[in-house]
Amino acid sequence: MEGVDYLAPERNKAQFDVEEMKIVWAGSRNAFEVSDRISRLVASDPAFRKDNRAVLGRKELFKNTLKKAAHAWKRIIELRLTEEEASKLRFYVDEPAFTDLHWGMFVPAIKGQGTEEQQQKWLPLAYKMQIIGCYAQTELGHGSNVQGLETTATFDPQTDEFVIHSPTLTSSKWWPGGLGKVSTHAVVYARLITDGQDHGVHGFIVQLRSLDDHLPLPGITIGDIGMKFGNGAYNTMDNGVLRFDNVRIPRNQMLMRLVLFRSIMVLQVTREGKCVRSNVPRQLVYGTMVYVRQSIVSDASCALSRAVCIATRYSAVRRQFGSTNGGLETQVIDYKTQQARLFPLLASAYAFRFVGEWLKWLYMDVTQRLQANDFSTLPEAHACTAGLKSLTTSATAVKLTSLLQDGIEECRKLCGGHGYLCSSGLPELFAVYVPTCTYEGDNIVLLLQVARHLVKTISQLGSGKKPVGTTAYMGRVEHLMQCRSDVQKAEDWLKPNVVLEVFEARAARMSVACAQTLSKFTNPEEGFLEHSADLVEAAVAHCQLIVVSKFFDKLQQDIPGKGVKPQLQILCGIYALFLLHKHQGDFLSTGCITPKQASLANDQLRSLYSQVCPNAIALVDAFNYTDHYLGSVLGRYDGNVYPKLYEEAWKDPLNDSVVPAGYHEYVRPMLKQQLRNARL
Ligand SMILES: Cc1cc2nc3c(=O)[nH]c(=O)nc-3n(C[C@H](O)[C@H](O)[C@H](O)COP(=O)(O)OP(=O)(O)OC[C@H]3O[C@@H](n4cnc5c(N)ncnc54)[C@H](O)[C@@H]3O)c2cc1C
Repeated sequence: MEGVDYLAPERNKAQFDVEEMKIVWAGSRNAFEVSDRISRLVASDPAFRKDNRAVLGRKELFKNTLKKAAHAWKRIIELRLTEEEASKLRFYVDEPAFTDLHWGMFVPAIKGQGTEEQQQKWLPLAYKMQIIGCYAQTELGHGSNVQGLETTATFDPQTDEFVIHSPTLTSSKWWPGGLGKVSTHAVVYARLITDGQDHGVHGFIVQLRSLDDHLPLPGITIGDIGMKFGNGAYNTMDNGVLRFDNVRIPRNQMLMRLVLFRSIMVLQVTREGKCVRSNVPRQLVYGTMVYVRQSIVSDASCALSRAVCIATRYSAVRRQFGSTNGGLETQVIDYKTQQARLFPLLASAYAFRFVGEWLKWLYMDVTQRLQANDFSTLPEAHACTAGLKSLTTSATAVKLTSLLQDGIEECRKLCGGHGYLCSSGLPELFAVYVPTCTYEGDNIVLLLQVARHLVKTISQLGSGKKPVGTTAYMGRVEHLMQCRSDVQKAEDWLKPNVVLEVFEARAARMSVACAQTLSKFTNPEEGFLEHSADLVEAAVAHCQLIVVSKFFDKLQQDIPGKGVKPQLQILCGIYALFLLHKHQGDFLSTGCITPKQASLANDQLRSLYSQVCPNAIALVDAFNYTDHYLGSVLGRYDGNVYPKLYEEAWKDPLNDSVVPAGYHEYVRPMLKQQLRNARL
């Protein structure tokens, strides 16, 4: 029945003010209002329909994406949306598209790495979308190892130009989003060669296609790399392949303010072809990285909260077993096993939201320090964002190691068989989200960078160098190496200082153990390679500590609204104690806690699950997602799942005819034992 709220009884159980929680989730009242207004705008516009994506063929799907992107741009101009509103609109359109790379990578690359003149020339064109750009770094042969890129940019002093060339098949650019069919320009990363000397990888603005007829410019071979994982999903994006055959660009199209962030040199090329060191400190490059990665962490909380919202609502609708005397069966949300799988994910969504919020602050802090020529916190900020990107995307998408959750997939399983239907929204969400673990730095490669930073921090402790930021706890390493938790009853695990100390002790002990092992090697690099699996575990422990401590920090703030803070305290407890329970091997083997204390933590965790259960629906309502954005029959706000699932099935193109195409050629001859005569 339309208009009936089947989840109303669940909503009525809430012990807190949902409207106030919506504001906490959004970050501020203003952020909530913008987000709410724009999400409704998108949901009410039929041009942004997305429920048919999974059944569209690639060409149709892609054309549809182009249409939506054009419509979105039209609305942004007509409504004179601010940058914040425009970016929200693209977010709620919820379809990977070339515009993501244009706004998310091309524009920031020019802003961050271009000189004043380059910015003045290119940014106005990009802001008006008179040119469309992408970010062409990865090649067929190299991704993670940026220093291994093969594309060359050779300076020709005669003509004052760079010659961009792809010398081998493996040097073909491969993967850049928006490149395959749409972008007119790219920031291309290539080895800078002057006077026969290789100066490492640098960025260049290269025009790829004619602005008149969209044909590739001479010397450029360009196309799409083909279908990717899942139906619909990331196939709306034209990830591309690109080869250069001696393509010439003016010297002033080398991005000369900063080099690529993972490169080490900062150079400018003069008219005479001389390479000079730029006066811009090379640490500045970390600033861009902090920016991009903090937005990925925010996206992780969005993707996870979306899956959790679907699984929670459906778990309250779904009933299995337990009926007595013909009464109602048990809601699956009431099963303790369902709670032990679902509620840690709910808590993780909130935890990632708050750590993402903190990362926004960190980016501002880094930017301000850079302006004051203070680079002291940059390496730590860089390691911290790399680790959090890895931790949050893995927990949301896939099991990185046996250590991390795989949130969206777990939510699919929490929805039983129906979760596997495209109409649940979960398969596509998973397929779209899963590459986040690879792009912007492979998650394992990033965790190894974090581990390197941790080992370095420990090795510098003796020299009196004070660890800063999220590694500050290492300054108390002597205490952390020998402290013992004094938990005696389950409720002791609710005390923030008790929880924080065991997380700090675990992280410190694992890092110190790694550092001690490495110090036994005459060649530390050899030791690093040999023990990289343990190093990754130490990095995970450190990153989990950051998330837990930022959740506690959030609770220190003034949070208005009836019952809001107590709910967040419950969620914070679930997040921390779930990790403690899951990784109890670490906590026990490092001697941070006793088996009895581990068991008490588990008792407390079970009690917290019971406390959060009546509030679960309201806690996912606080995400304030429209049904359009959720794109899930199982996660509908009104809980009217079964009639809608039934309706959806009939919309499948296979049900357009009662007798399927192919029946007469293939099925009937089989049934009639006439296959031998059939024309197959
Ligand atoms: C959907 C999608 C969109 C993308 N968009 C863009 C884009 O717009 N622009 C662009 O330039 N690129 C893009 N990429 C490419 C992406 O950035 C790279 O795929 C990524 O950096 C990983 O590099 P790789 O593919 O070389 O993986 P590899 O490095 O080859 O990884 C293969 C395996 O080796 C492991 N490994 C690698 N090095 C180490 C090491 N040192 N120690 C231990 N293990 C290691 C990895 O963990 C992984 O398991 C995109 C990729 C995807 C999937």
